[in-house]
Amino acid sequence: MKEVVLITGIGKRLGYALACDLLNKGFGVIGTYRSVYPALDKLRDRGADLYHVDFYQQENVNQFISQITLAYPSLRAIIHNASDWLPDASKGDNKEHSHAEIMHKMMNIHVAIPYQLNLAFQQQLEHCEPGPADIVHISDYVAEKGSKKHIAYAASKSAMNNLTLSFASLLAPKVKVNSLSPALLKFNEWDDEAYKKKALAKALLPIEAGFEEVIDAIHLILKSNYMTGRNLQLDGGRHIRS
Ligand SMILES: NC(=O)C1=CN([C@@H]2O[C@H](COP(=O)(O)OP(=O)(O)OC[C@H]3O[C@@H](n4cnc5c(N)ncnc54)[C@H](OP(=O)(O)O)[C@@H]3O)[C@@H](O)[C@H]2O)C=CC1
Ligand SMILES: Nc1nc2c(c(=O)[nH]1)N=C([C@H](O)[C@@H](O)CO)CN2
Repeated sequence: MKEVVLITGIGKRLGYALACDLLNKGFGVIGTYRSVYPALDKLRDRGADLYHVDFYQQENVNQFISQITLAYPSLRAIIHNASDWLPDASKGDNKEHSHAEIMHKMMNIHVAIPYQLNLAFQQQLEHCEPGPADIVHISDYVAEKGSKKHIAYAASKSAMNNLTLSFASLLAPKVKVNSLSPALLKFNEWDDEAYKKKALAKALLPIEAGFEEVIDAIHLILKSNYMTGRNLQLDGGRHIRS
């Protein structure tokens, strides 16, 4: 019987890379996606079970919970990867979202969704044999430092790290719960050279870590039988540098 891992936000970048890695290593993969990407068909062809879920639509979330509850009696792990990285619209800017909307979205995707899925799938995680199962919250270095340009995002990632403490206590010993807090993994295609230079200079190790850094850390957590309630900071020494 394959060990099944649920990954949120599987359509691109880290979520997609992690899904490919776990499939390569013989895991079963359940994934949620919001936007449709051609790469999703590659995951389906390899047996991934994909669900179209916009976590900002509660009815989507409720339906997803019902579907997984019916289809999966046990889960090896849940990886909370889905994330929106919205800047705080400053005064006068052409605001796509109000400040209230930005904070609501950030708290929704990084806190309310992991909270709901962890409680909804608690039994499936506890039924994992031989156990223990895992929950991994993918957070961010700025959760401990703050961010003047992503205030709501950083606050929500800090709250996500608090979920790790509460769920580690609630679910032990059948389920381990940990956070991963990367700093710079991968730029986006819209990042210009000036931004990249400034971002790289913030860490003692001035590199894009790459998604493998997180994937390797997830396997370390899955293999551990003694780490729970902790936050692995994958930040290139940024906590010293800046
Ligand atoms: N990249 C980096 O350098 C760093 C990343 N991190 C964290 O690592 C994780 C992965 O990062 P990365 O791959 O760059 O993230 P991306 O922003 O590139 O991808 C996030 C994924 O989450 C999905 N998502 C966002 N909002 C929703 C929603 N409302 N409903 C459903 N799905 C949603 C996106 O879907 P869609 O494609 O539709 O937008 C996308 O697939 C994130 O948690 C991020 O905060 C932390 C530090 C650095
Ligand atoms: N959901 C996301 N969160 C974050 C991203 C991202 O692309 N999506 N990127 C970062 C990096 O620190 C950024 O500087 C590199 O573009 C942080 N969080």
